[in-house]
Amino acid sequence: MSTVKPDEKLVLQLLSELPSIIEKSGNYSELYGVELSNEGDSAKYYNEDNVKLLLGKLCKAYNNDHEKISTQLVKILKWRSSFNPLSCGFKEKHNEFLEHIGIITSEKGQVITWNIYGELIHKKDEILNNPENLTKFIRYRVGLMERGIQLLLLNNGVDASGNGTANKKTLDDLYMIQVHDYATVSMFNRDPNFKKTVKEIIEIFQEYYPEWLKQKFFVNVHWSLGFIYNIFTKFINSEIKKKFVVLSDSHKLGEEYLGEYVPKETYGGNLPGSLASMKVKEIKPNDYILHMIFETESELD
Ligand code: HEM
Repeated sequence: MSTVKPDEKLVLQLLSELPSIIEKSGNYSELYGVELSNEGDSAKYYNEDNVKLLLGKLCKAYNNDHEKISTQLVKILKWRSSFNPLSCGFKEKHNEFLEHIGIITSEKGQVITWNIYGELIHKKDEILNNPENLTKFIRYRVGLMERGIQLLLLNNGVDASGNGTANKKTLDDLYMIQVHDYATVSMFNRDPNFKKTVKEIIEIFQEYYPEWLKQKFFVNVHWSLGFIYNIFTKFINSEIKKKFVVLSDSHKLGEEYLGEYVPKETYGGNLPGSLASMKVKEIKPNDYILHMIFETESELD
């Protein structure tokens, strides 16, 4: 989590430059389920406080570097326009098994996305060694990220439809935690397609989701698999790497780090019940997202 404070003047400057940034992106004005433009068809969903909040996040992410922020924002919008991540999160149906290993919890307002990747080993041939399913896997993973972000925004009073209780939101609350559970992984899948897939997801998160991650835990990592950590972190910048914690014993997650947010069972926290029982069952998309995925034409339809 960056300690950089967003420069308020820069936020206002970026706000006034948004029309030209949106134009450069090919006229795409949706960012994380928030409308950036107060003109055109979707203007009724525009809420300046929410837009300023996201611009502040970008200022933190890129050290208040004006040039970098505008270039990245154009890149992010272009990517969102072609990839359609809102559809991944709220429209597409994903493989049921993947839905079962991707869990979102939200205790005391702290959103955690859990990826029980150890279980994927049991679906090796179907998911990890099948190029067609790997593309679907990326869309599933991006969908989980989008749902986590929406829950985080809603938890903090950011209703992108413009009806939100703006007083609750603060930038420091808009961070998620991610957990990868690698229980039962004793040998890494060496399929080159799968490695490419992981690399692609890592790049997507690094490029298009800056400053959403508070910490990332890798638990149940057998000592013999430490080399994989080195392989995957080669592509990752040092600021993000500082947020990573590797634990061989999953109970340490609750005992030493996240006690108030995680279950006692398996993860050593203070909460009763299992992880599955804590799962947030449904994350409702806001009206603007519904409008974007069902009423506007997307490249995927
Ligand atoms: C069954 C074996 C494994 C599977 C299926 C798997 C899956 C994945 C996937 C899909 C990602 C993309 C990022 C994300 O989803 O959040 C990822 C990232 C990563 N994995 Fe694994 N992984 C495995 C084993 C391991 C092991 C044993 C380690 C050792 C600690 C490891 C460390 C990492 C790291 C450091 C990243 C980068 C995280 C990021 O950029 O957010 N993985 N893994």
